[in-house]
Amino acid sequence: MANKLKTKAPPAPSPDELKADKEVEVTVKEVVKDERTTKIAGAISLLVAAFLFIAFTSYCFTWQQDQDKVFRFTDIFKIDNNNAVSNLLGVLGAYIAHVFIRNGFGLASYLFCTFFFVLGANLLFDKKIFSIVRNLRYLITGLLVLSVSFSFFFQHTAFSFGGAAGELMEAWLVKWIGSVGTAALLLLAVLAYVIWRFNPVFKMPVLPVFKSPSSSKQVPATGDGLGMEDMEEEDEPSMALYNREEPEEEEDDDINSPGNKLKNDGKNVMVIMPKTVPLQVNPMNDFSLTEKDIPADEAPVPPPSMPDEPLTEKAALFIQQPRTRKPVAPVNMELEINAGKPDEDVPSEIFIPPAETPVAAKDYKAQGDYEPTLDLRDYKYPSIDLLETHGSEKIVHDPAELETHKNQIIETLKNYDIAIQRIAATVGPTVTLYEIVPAPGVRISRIKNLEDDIALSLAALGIRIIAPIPGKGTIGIEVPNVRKTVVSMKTLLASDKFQNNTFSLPIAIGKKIDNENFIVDLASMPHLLMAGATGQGKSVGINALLVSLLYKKHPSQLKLVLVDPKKVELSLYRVIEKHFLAKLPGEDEPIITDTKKVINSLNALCIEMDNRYDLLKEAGCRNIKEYNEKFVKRRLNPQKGHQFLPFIVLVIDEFADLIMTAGKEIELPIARLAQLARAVGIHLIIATQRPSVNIITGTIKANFPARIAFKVSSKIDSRTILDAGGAEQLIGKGDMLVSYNGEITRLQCAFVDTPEVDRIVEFIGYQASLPEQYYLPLFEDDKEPDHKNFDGEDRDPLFEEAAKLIVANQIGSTSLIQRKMKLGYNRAGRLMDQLEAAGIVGKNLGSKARDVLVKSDTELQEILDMF
Ligand SMILES: Nc1ncnc2c1ncn2[C@@H]1O[C@H](COP(=O)(O)OP(=O)(O)OP(=O)(O)O)[C@@H](O)[C@H]1O
Repeated sequence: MANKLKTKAPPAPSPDELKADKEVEVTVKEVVKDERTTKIAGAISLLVAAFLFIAFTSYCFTWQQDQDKVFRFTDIFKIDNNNAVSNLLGVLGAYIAHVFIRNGFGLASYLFCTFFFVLGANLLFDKKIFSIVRNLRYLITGLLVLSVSFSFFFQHTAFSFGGAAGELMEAWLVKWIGSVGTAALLLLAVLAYVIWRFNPVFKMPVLPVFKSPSSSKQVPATGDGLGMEDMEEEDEPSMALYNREEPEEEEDDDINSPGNKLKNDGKNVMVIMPKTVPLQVNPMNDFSLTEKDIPADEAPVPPPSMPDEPLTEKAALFIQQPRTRKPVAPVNMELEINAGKPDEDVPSEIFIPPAETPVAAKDYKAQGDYEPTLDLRDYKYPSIDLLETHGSEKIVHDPAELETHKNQIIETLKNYDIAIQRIAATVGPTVTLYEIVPAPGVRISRIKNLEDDIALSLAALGIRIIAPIPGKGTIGIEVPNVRKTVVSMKTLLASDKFQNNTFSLPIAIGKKIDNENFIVDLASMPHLLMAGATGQGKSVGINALLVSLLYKKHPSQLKLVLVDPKKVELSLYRVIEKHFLAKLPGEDEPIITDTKKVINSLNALCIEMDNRYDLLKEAGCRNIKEYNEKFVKRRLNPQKGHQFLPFIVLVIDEFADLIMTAGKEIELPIARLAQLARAVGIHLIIATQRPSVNIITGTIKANFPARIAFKVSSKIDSRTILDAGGAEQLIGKGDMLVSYNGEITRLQCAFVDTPEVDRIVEFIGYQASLPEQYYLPLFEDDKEPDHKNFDGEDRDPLFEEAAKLIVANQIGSTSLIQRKMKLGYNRAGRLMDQLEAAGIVGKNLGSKARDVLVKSDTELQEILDMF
C-alpha cells in the first residue's frame, strides 16, 4: 500500500514551472501603498526627529568648538584628530545643526523636530494621532515669527539665536518699519496668538449712563458664540472634515484596483455591476464592477433599497458611499434665537419683589422675557476642540471583500434553490449591509431560516439577517467589515444635525450603517434602557450620551442625577457638581454610590416629580415645555413658588447591582418615574450588564420603550432587552442595536475616550457656577424612626436664619424665605420641611401659609439650642 502511494505521488515540478510560479508582479505603486512601507517611513521620520533634536541640543553647547570645522566643510572629511568635531552626532550632526540653526532659522529650527515627530507617529501607528496640517501651520508660522523675534531681541550675541534667515527678515523689517515698528509687530503676533488660543474676556466697565437693554449681548446658547474661540471652533470642525476628505482621495487608489472600477473623488458614487447574468445560469462569475456617478450635493445618497423598476433577471451590486457632509455651519443658532430680546440683561433676581405684597402678573410681563441662562451669563459651552478624532474615520471599501461576500451569499442561497434578482451593499463603519431582492415566489421566511447556513458559509461572526427590512420588502444580511472604522464623538457633535436641531435633550448616539448620524431627542424617547455584556461599550455609550447633553445644555437647563454603584465609572463627572449635578440636601458626595442613598434619591425624585406636577397643575400646563414657556413669558408668578424648571436626567450605570440588593425598593420608584416623569422633564437612562428577566422586570420594560443593546451573551438576553434576537450576534466595541419607535436599528456607537471626558468636565468645572446647587427635595424615610429628629449635620446651614425669619414674621410661607433670604424654591421648600420637622411650623396647608407654632424668640432659642 505504502509503495503504491509512493509511486502515485505527483512528479516533482520542473525548474521552469517553479520559476513561473515565483513570478509575482509587484509594482512600485503597490510597494509605496503597502502599510509596511508607511510604518518604515514613520520609523525613519521619528529617527530624524530624534537625530535633529540631539544634534541641535548638542550644537547649542559645542557650536564654538565646531564652527570653524563646519565652515571648512570639505576638510572635516579628512580623518585627522585635529578635525574631530565635538557634536554628539559627529560630523553630520555638527553640519546639519549648523545649516539649520546658523544658516537657517536659529532656535526656531527645533520646530522641525516636532514636525518630524508628528509625521512619524502618524505614519507608524497608521492613525491620525496629531493633525499634520495643524503642525505644518505651526511650523511655518513658528519659523517666521520665532526666528525674527530671536534675531530682534538677541541682536548682539555671538550665538545666532534667530539664524541667518531670521536675521535677514529682521533686517528687512527694521529697514521698512523701524525698530519700534518691528517690536510692535512681534508683540502683535504674540498677542494675536494668545487671543486666538485662550480667548481672554476683555470687559469694558459699563457705566450706567451707557447701559441700555439692547447694548447687552446674549450669552451664546450653544457654546459657539462670536469670540475668537468660536472662530477656532468653526475652523476646527471644518479642518476635521477636510482631513477626512483627504484620505478619501487616497481611497480611489484602493478601489481602483484592476477589475474593479470604483471611483471615489469625494462625491457620492454609486457603483453598479451591470454585467449581470440570469442567476439560474451562473450568478457567481459574471459580476463586474462599473461606476456610475450620482450627484454629489447634499441630496440623499442612493438608497440601498431597490428602485421601482420592472424586475429583470439582472443582478447588480450597489455600494453606497458615506454621505458627504458640508463643512460645519457656524454653530451659533441658539445664540441667534435668544439674541435681541428686550431686557435680556434683566437679572433673575428681578423676580423677587421688594414688598411682601403679591405682585400683579402684568408687572412681570412688563419686564420682558425671562432668560434662565442669564443666571450664569458668562458660562462657556465646551468647544468641539476638546474632543479628538479617532483614526481616519474613512470607511474602508475593500472591493475584493465585497465581491467575495456577495458571491458567497448568492452561492449559499443558490444551494437552497433561492434565486435572487438584485443585491446591493451599503458599507457602514462596522458592518456592510447586503440587501437582496429575491426572485418572485421566494418566501422570505425561507431565507430567514437559512441564517445559520449563511453565517457558516461566510465564516464570519456577527451575521444578522433582517427578513424583510421593515418597509422595504427586501432582505438584509449584515456582515462585519474586516477593517472597522471608529466613529468619533467629535464628528457627530460637529454635524449639522447636532448643532442645528431643536431637540430639548439632544443625544448623539452613533452612526447607522448608511453613515447617517443617529441623533435623537432623549425627551421624546423618553427613557432609555441599555444593556450589554461587560466590555462591549456600555460605559463609552453612557459617556457619549452625557457628553452630548453637556455640549448643548446650559447649567440652568439641565441637572443630572448620577448613580454609580461601581463607584468608578461616573466619578469623573464630580468636577461639574456645582454646574450640572443635583443631589440630596446634606449630601457631600455628588455621585450616588450607596444603595440606601440611591433609594432616597429615587424617592426624592418622585417627590420632585409630584411637586412639579403641582406646579404644572397650578399653571394650567400639560408639560414642562408649556410651563417653561409660560414662565419665560413671565406669566407665572415666582412668588407663588413658580420657577424655571431644568430637565433632570437620572443615569444609573449598573442597575442589576441595585435590584439585587434592594429589589422592590428600587424598582417601584423607577417604575413610577418611568411612567409619569416624562411630562415634568425627568428622564431616565438605565444601564445593566445583566439583562435577565429578574433585573429588567415586566414593569420596568413596559415603561422603557427605547432600548439599546450592546453585544450580549445569549439570544435570551437579547430578547429580554429588545424583544428580539440579534444582540448576541453583535461584534462588540460599540456595535449596538437600538430599538426606538418600534424599529430596530444597528449603529456603531460614537467613541469618546476618558481623557476627552476629563477635558470637557474640567473645562466646565473651572468656570463659575450657579449661585446655588440644585437640591432634590428632602425625602423622609418612614421606616427610619428618628426621621423627625434630624440632627445638626442634616440641617441646612441657613436653618437658623430661616427659623428666626419665620418666627419674627409669624408667617409660615416658603415664598417669604425665598424673598427675604434670596433663595430658590427648592431650597426654601427644603428649609420649610426642616422647620416643620423641628416643630417650628405646622403642616403644609396647600396654598395657605403654614401655622407658626413657635410664638417668641425665647421659645425658638430653646429649640435651636437643642440641636
Ligand atoms: N464606540 C466604540 N468604538 C470603538 N471602541 C469602543 C467603543 N466602545 C467601546 N469600545 C472599546 O471597548 C472597550 C470597553 O468599552 P466599555 O468600557 O465601554 O465597556 P463596558 O461595557 O462599559 O464594560 P464594563 O461593563 O466592564 O464597564 C473600550 O475600552 C474601547 O476600547
